[in-house]
Amino acid sequence: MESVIVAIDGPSGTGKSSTSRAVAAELGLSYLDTGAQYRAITWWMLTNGIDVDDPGAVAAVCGKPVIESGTDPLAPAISVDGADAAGPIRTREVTSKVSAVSAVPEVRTRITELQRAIAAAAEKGIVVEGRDIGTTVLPGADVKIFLTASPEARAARRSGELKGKEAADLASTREALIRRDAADSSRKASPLAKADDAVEVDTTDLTLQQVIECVVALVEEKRAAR
Ligand SMILES: Nc1ncnc2c1ncn2[C@@H]1O[C@H](COP(=O)(O)OP(=O)(O)OP(=O)(O)O)[C@@H](O)[C@H]1O
Ligand SMILES: Nc1ccn([C@@H]2O[C@H](COP(=O)(O)O)[C@@H](O)[C@H]2O)c(=O)n1
Repeated sequence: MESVIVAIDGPSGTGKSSTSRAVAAELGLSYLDTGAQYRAITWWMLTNGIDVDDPGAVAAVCGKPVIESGTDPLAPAISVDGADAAGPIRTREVTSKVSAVSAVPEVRTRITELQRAIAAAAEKGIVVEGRDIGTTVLPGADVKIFLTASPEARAARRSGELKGKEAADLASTREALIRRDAADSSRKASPLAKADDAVEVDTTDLTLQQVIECVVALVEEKRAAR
Protein backbone atom coordinates (compact mmCIF):
# COMPACT_ATOMS: atom_id res chain seq x y z
CA MET A 1 0.00 0.00 0.00
CA GLU A 2 1.34 3.44 -0.99
CA SER A 3 2.00 5.97 1.75
CA VAL A 4 -0.70 8.59 2.30
CA ILE A 5 -0.58 11.97 4.05
CA VAL A 6 -3.80 13.24 5.64
CA ALA A 7 -4.09 16.81 6.97
CA ILE A 8 -6.92 17.55 9.42
CA ASP A 9 -7.37 21.19 10.47
CA GLY A 10 -10.06 23.21 12.20
CA PRO A 11 -10.93 25.32 15.23
CA SER A 12 -10.71 23.91 18.76
CA GLY A 13 -13.19 21.29 19.91
CA THR A 14 -14.30 20.29 16.41
CA GLY A 15 -13.04 16.73 16.93
CA LYS A 16 -9.64 16.85 15.20
CA SER A 17 -7.74 14.75 17.77
CA SER A 18 -10.43 12.12 18.32
CA THR A 19 -11.03 11.76 14.58
CA SER A 20 -7.35 11.77 13.59
CA ARG A 21 -6.35 9.14 16.14
CA ALA A 22 -9.20 6.82 15.17
CA VAL A 23 -8.61 7.23 11.42
CA ALA A 24 -4.87 6.63 11.82
CA ALA A 25 -5.48 3.52 13.96
CA GLU A 26 -8.04 2.12 11.51
CA LEU A 27 -5.82 2.69 8.46
CA GLY A 28 -2.52 1.66 10.09
CA LEU A 29 -1.04 5.16 9.77
CA SER A 30 1.10 7.25 12.13
CA TYR A 31 -0.50 10.18 13.97
CA LEU A 32 0.79 13.63 14.91
CA ASP A 33 -0.92 16.09 17.27
CA THR A 34 0.69 19.42 16.36
CA GLY A 35 -1.31 21.32 19.00
CA ALA A 36 0.50 19.24 21.63
CA GLN A 37 3.83 20.54 20.28
CA TYR A 38 2.73 24.18 20.61
CA ARG A 39 1.41 23.39 24.09
CA ALA A 40 4.73 21.74 24.99
CA ILE A 41 6.81 24.76 24.00
CA THR A 42 4.37 27.03 25.87
CA TRP A 43 4.66 24.87 29.00
CA TRP A 44 8.46 25.03 28.77
CA MET A 45 8.32 28.85 28.51
CA LEU A 46 6.02 29.11 31.54
CA THR A 47 8.09 26.74 33.68
CA ASN A 48 11.26 28.61 32.76
CA GLY A 49 9.89 32.02 33.70
CA ILE A 50 9.76 33.42 30.15
CA ASP A 51 7.27 36.26 29.62
CA VAL A 52 5.03 34.63 27.00
CA ASP A 53 3.41 37.96 26.17
CA ASP A 54 6.80 39.27 24.97
CA PRO A 55 7.34 37.87 21.43
CA GLY A 56 11.03 38.89 21.49
CA ALA A 57 11.67 36.95 24.71
CA VAL A 58 9.86 33.90 23.33
CA ALA A 59 11.72 34.06 20.00
CA ALA A 60 15.10 34.33 21.73
CA VAL A 61 14.76 30.99 23.56
CA CYS A 62 12.39 28.95 21.39
CA GLY A 63 15.22 26.82 20.01
CA LYS A 64 16.17 25.53 23.46
CA PRO A 65 13.58 22.91 24.49
CA VAL A 66 13.91 19.43 22.99
CA ILE A 67 10.40 18.41 21.99
CA GLU A 68 9.71 14.82 20.99
CA SER A 69 6.35 13.53 19.74
CA GLY A 70 5.25 9.91 19.64
CA THR A 71 3.32 8.90 16.51
CA ASP A 72 1.42 5.82 17.69
CA PRO A 73 -2.31 6.71 17.49
CA LEU A 74 -3.03 4.22 20.28
CA ALA A 75 -0.49 5.80 22.64
CA PRO A 76 0.03 9.51 21.87
CA ALA A 77 3.09 10.82 23.67
CA ILE A 78 4.96 14.10 24.05
CA SER A 79 8.12 14.89 26.00
CA VAL A 80 10.09 18.04 26.70
CA ASP A 81 13.80 17.69 27.50
CA GLY A 82 13.19 13.98 28.02
CA ALA A 83 10.36 14.41 30.56
CA ASP A 84 6.79 13.27 29.88
CA ALA A 85 4.71 16.43 29.29
CA ALA A 86 1.36 14.86 28.32
CA GLY A 87 -0.35 15.94 31.55
CA PRO A 88 1.13 19.41 32.19
CA ILE A 89 0.42 20.67 28.65
CA ARG A 90 -3.36 20.30 29.19
CA THR A 91 -3.73 22.74 32.10
CA ARG A 92 -5.96 25.78 31.80
CA GLU A 93 -2.89 28.04 32.16
CA VAL A 94 -1.18 26.50 29.11
CA THR A 95 -4.46 26.61 27.14
CA SER A 96 -4.85 30.32 27.88
CA LYS A 97 -1.27 31.17 26.83
CA VAL A 98 -0.64 28.87 23.87
CA SER A 99 -2.06 31.23 21.22
CA ALA A 100 0.40 33.98 22.21
CA VAL A 101 3.36 31.61 21.89
CA SER A 102 2.16 29.95 18.67
CA ALA A 103 1.81 33.37 17.02
CA VAL A 104 5.56 34.02 17.25
CA PRO A 105 7.07 33.42 13.76
CA GLU A 106 10.32 31.91 15.13
CA VAL A 107 8.30 29.39 17.13
CA ARG A 108 6.29 28.41 14.06
CA THR A 109 9.40 28.00 11.91
CA ARG A 110 10.95 25.68 14.47
CA ILE A 111 7.82 23.59 15.10
CA THR A 112 6.98 23.39 11.38
CA GLU A 113 10.43 21.91 10.70
CA LEU A 114 9.84 19.25 13.35
CA GLN A 115 6.43 18.44 11.88
CA ARG A 116 7.74 18.06 8.34
CA ALA A 117 10.56 15.79 9.52
CA ILE A 118 8.11 13.55 11.41
CA ALA A 119 5.77 13.34 8.40
CA ALA A 120 8.65 12.51 6.06
CA ALA A 121 9.77 9.66 8.33
CA ALA A 122 6.34 8.01 8.49
CA GLU A 123 6.76 5.10 6.08
CA LYS A 124 3.12 4.04 5.74
CA GLY A 125 1.81 7.59 5.93
CA ILE A 126 0.46 9.83 8.66
CA VAL A 127 -2.57 11.75 9.87
CA VAL A 128 -1.44 15.21 11.01
CA GLU A 129 -3.89 17.45 12.85
CA GLY A 130 -3.66 21.15 13.65
CA ARG A 131 -4.52 24.59 12.34
CA ASP A 132 -2.21 25.16 9.35
CA ILE A 133 -1.33 21.67 8.15
CA GLY A 134 -3.19 21.84 4.83
CA THR A 135 -2.18 25.44 4.12
CA THR A 136 1.45 25.63 5.28
CA VAL A 137 3.02 22.58 6.90
CA LEU A 138 2.06 19.96 4.31
CA PRO A 139 0.42 21.80 1.38
CA GLY A 140 0.96 18.72 -0.81
CA ALA A 141 -1.02 16.40 1.53
CA ASP A 142 -3.01 13.73 -0.32
CA VAL A 143 -6.22 14.38 1.64
CA LYS A 144 -7.13 17.63 3.39
CA ILE A 145 -10.06 17.92 5.78
CA PHE A 146 -11.31 21.04 7.58
CA LEU A 147 -13.57 20.20 10.53
CA THR A 148 -16.06 22.74 11.87
CA ALA A 149 -18.86 22.72 14.49
CA SER A 150 -21.01 25.36 16.13
CA PRO A 151 -19.52 27.08 19.20
CA GLU A 152 -22.41 25.64 21.26
CA ALA A 153 -21.64 22.04 20.24
CA ARG A 154 -17.92 22.54 20.84
CA ALA A 155 -18.47 24.10 24.28
CA ALA A 156 -20.80 21.26 25.28
CA ARG A 157 -18.17 18.70 24.24
CA ARG A 158 -15.42 20.49 26.17
CA SER A 159 -17.55 21.01 29.29
CA GLY A 160 -18.33 17.30 29.31
CA GLU A 161 -14.58 16.56 29.28
CA LEU A 162 -13.72 18.99 32.07
CA LYS A 163 -16.40 17.87 34.53
CA GLY A 164 -14.87 17.14 37.91
CA LYS A 165 -11.44 18.45 36.91
CA GLU A 166 -11.09 22.14 36.08
CA ALA A 167 -14.86 22.43 35.58
CA ALA A 168 -16.09 25.62 33.93
CA ASP A 169 -19.63 26.58 32.98
CA LEU A 170 -20.84 26.29 29.40
CA ALA A 171 -20.85 30.05 28.73
CA SER A 172 -17.27 30.63 29.87
CA THR A 173 -16.06 27.53 27.99
CA ARG A 174 -17.76 28.88 24.85
CA GLU A 175 -16.17 32.33 25.32
CA ALA A 176 -12.70 30.81 25.86
CA LEU A 177 -13.03 28.71 22.67
CA ILE A 178 -14.12 31.72 20.62
CA ARG A 179 -11.27 33.85 22.01
CA ARG A 180 -8.65 31.21 21.19
CA ASP A 181 -10.04 30.68 17.66
CA ALA A 182 -10.03 34.44 17.06
CA ALA A 183 -6.39 34.72 18.15
CA ASP A 184 -5.37 31.68 16.06
CA SER A 185 -7.26 32.95 12.98
CA SER A 186 -6.00 36.54 13.12
CA ARG A 187 -2.26 36.04 13.67
CA LYS A 188 0.00 37.02 10.78
CA ALA A 189 2.14 33.87 10.71
CA SER A 190 0.32 30.86 9.29
CA PRO A 191 -3.14 31.45 10.78
CA LEU A 192 -5.88 28.89 11.32
CA ALA A 193 -7.43 28.60 7.84
CA LYS A 194 -9.09 26.15 5.48
CA ALA A 195 -6.95 25.23 2.47
CA ASP A 196 -8.68 25.93 -0.84
CA ASP A 197 -8.58 22.23 -1.70
CA ALA A 198 -9.73 20.94 1.73
CA VAL A 199 -13.06 19.16 2.21
CA GLU A 200 -15.08 20.93 4.91
CA VAL A 201 -17.01 18.67 7.28
CA ASP A 202 -19.47 20.27 9.71
CA THR A 203 -19.52 17.91 12.70
CA THR A 204 -22.21 19.76 14.71
CA ASP A 205 -24.88 17.12 14.16
CA LEU A 206 -22.62 14.15 13.47
CA THR A 207 -21.49 11.54 15.96
CA LEU A 208 -17.76 10.98 16.30
CA GLN A 209 -18.21 7.60 14.57
CA GLN A 210 -19.90 9.28 11.58
CA VAL A 211 -17.02 11.76 11.25
CA ILE A 212 -14.45 8.96 11.41
CA GLU A 213 -16.31 6.98 8.72
CA CYS A 214 -16.52 10.08 6.51
CA VAL A 215 -12.75 10.73 6.71
CA VAL A 216 -11.85 7.05 6.21
CA ALA A 217 -14.07 7.02 3.11
CA LEU A 218 -12.33 10.13 1.72
CA VAL A 219 -8.88 8.56 2.23
CA GLU A 220 -9.96 5.28 0.63
CA GLU A 221 -11.49 7.14 -2.31
CA LYS A 222 -8.19 8.95 -2.83
CA ARG A 223 -6.21 5.71 -2.67
CA ALA A 224 -8.54 3.98 -5.12
CA ALA A 225 -8.16 6.85 -7.62
CA ARG A 226 -4.35 6.54 -7.75
N1 LIG B 1 -18.72 14.45 16.46
C1 LIG B 1 -18.62 14.48 17.79
N2 LIG B 1 -19.72 14.38 18.56
C2 LIG B 1 -19.65 14.47 19.90
N3 LIG B 1 -18.50 14.64 20.59
C3 LIG B 1 -17.38 14.72 19.88
C4 LIG B 1 -17.37 14.68 18.45
N4 LIG B 1 -16.10 14.81 18.03
C5 LIG B 1 -15.35 14.95 19.14
N5 LIG B 1 -16.10 14.89 20.25
C6 LIG B 1 -15.67 15.07 21.64
O1 LIG B 1 -15.36 16.45 21.77
C7 LIG B 1 -14.23 16.64 22.58
C8 LIG B 1 -13.20 17.46 21.80
O2 LIG B 1 -12.71 16.67 20.74
P1 LIG B 1 -11.20 16.74 20.25
O3 LIG B 1 -10.27 16.87 21.41
O4 LIG B 1 -11.00 15.60 19.33
O5 LIG B 1 -11.27 18.13 19.47
P2 LIG B 1 -10.08 18.98 18.84
O6 LIG B 1 -10.61 19.60 17.61
O7 LIG B 1 -8.87 18.15 18.71
O8 LIG B 1 -9.86 20.08 19.97
P3 LIG B 1 -8.58 20.99 20.27
O9 LIG B 1 -8.18 21.66 19.00
O10 LIG B 1 -9.05 21.98 21.28
O11 LIG B 1 -7.50 20.08 20.79
C9 LIG B 1 -13.75 15.24 22.99
O12 LIG B 1 -14.27 14.95 24.27
C10 LIG B 1 -14.37 14.33 21.95
O13 LIG B 1 -14.62 13.05 22.45
N1 LIG C 1 -0.97 23.50 13.64
C1 LIG C 1 -1.22 24.15 14.80
C2 LIG C 1 -1.72 23.49 15.92
C3 LIG C 1 -1.93 24.17 17.07
N2 LIG C 1 -1.63 25.49 17.12
C4 LIG C 1 -1.73 26.25 18.36
O1 LIG C 1 -1.75 25.37 19.48
C5 LIG C 1 -2.92 25.60 20.26
C6 LIG C 1 -3.33 24.34 20.94
O2 LIG C 1 -3.87 23.44 20.00
P1 LIG C 1 -4.84 22.24 20.45
O3 LIG C 1 -5.21 21.58 19.16
O4 LIG C 1 -4.07 21.36 21.35
O5 LIG C 1 -6.00 22.85 21.16
C7 LIG C 1 -3.91 26.27 19.30
O6 LIG C 1 -4.87 27.07 19.97
C8 LIG C 1 -2.97 27.12 18.45
O7 LIG C 1 -2.64 28.31 19.11
C9 LIG C 1 -1.16 26.15 16.01
O8 LIG C 1 -0.92 27.36 16.05
N3 LIG C 1 -0.96 25.46 14.86
